[in-house]
Amino acid sequence: MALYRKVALVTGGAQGIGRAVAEALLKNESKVALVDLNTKVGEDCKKVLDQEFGEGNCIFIQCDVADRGKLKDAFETTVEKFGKLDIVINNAGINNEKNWEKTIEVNLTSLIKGTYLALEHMSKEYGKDGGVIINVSSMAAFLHSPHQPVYTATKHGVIGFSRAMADAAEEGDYGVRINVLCPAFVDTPLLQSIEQEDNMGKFIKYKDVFKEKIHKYGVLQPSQIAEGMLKLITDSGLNGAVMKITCSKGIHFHTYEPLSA
Ligand SMILES: NC(=O)C1=CN([C@@H]2O[C@H](COP(=O)(O)OP(=O)(O)OC[C@H]3O[C@@H](n4cnc5c(N)ncnc54)[C@H](O)[C@@H]3O)[C@@H](O)[C@H]2O)C=CC1
Ligand SMILES: CCCCC/C=C\C=C\C(=O)C/C=C\C/C=C\CCCC(=O)O
Repeated sequence: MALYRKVALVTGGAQGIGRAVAEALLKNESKVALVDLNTKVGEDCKKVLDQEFGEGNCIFIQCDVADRGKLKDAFETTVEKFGKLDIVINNAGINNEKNWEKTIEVNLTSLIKGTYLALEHMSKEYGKDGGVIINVSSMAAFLHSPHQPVYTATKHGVIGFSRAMADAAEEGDYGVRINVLCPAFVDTPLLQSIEQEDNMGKFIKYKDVFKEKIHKYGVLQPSQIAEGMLKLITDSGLNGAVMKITCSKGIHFHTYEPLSA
């Protein structure tokens, strides 16, 4: 898929990985809807992106992805503004082991809602022209992090759901590809959550263990994640792909053994 004049919706698009992805899409002349909970950060982000890429290419929509009605409206507003939808990045995510129900709601339930809404706007099943969905997981899905059980569970769930839906899309001829991105540690405000008792709950006592892990594995820049994201979007041969990005190996793919009979 070429990015020129494509329309993308990015949840959690106002900062961190989502913002870097939005920038990369705008650089490639796509139109972008930044869908984010945080009004101040979202408006500031739009202002900067307008200065860099010109007004009219990017909109900010304040929305809690956990609010089904607001998320539905965000999709509709994007299509009303830009006329269509081609790319959906379900990226919004939190790290909260204390309010772990919220973590499941934002990281997994809302991503599932975002995927179904994306299909309503892009799938041939609904008479639309096709597109691509990228769901953001984490390298946490491949580790057994004893200090982050619910975050880890949601990121495992993202992979399972997305690969099953990728198969459904292929079998049902939706014209939509669904891929997964799994970054290791990235230099964004989310990383600071490991210092907060409000986020970590009883696991806060392991914050030094986390810091050692971060030191051991290194920290990626959001622009490196955006580079991987663009490959997942543009490579039309990729469906059900699980891309990993780490400091040691860079951009690479998880391989799955074929099931034996
Ligand atoms: N930073 C890291 O080390 C890694 C992050 N990830 C994943 O990447 C994704 C993005 O993370 P970062 O950019 O690091 O986080 P971040 O905290 O820097 O940015 C997340 C954005 O999502 C927004 N957001 C949070 N809850 C929301 C909600 N309910 N509705 C709408 N927007 C909401 C925030 O306002 C923020 O703008 C997340 O899914 C995260 O789990 C994956 C691997 C590593
Ligand atoms: C593990 C504590 C993280 C706390 C939450 C904040 C940020 C989230 C980060 C992630 O999602 C990434 C989590 C784990 C992966 C880290 C490194 C794996 C690298 C493996 C390798 O390089 O081979």
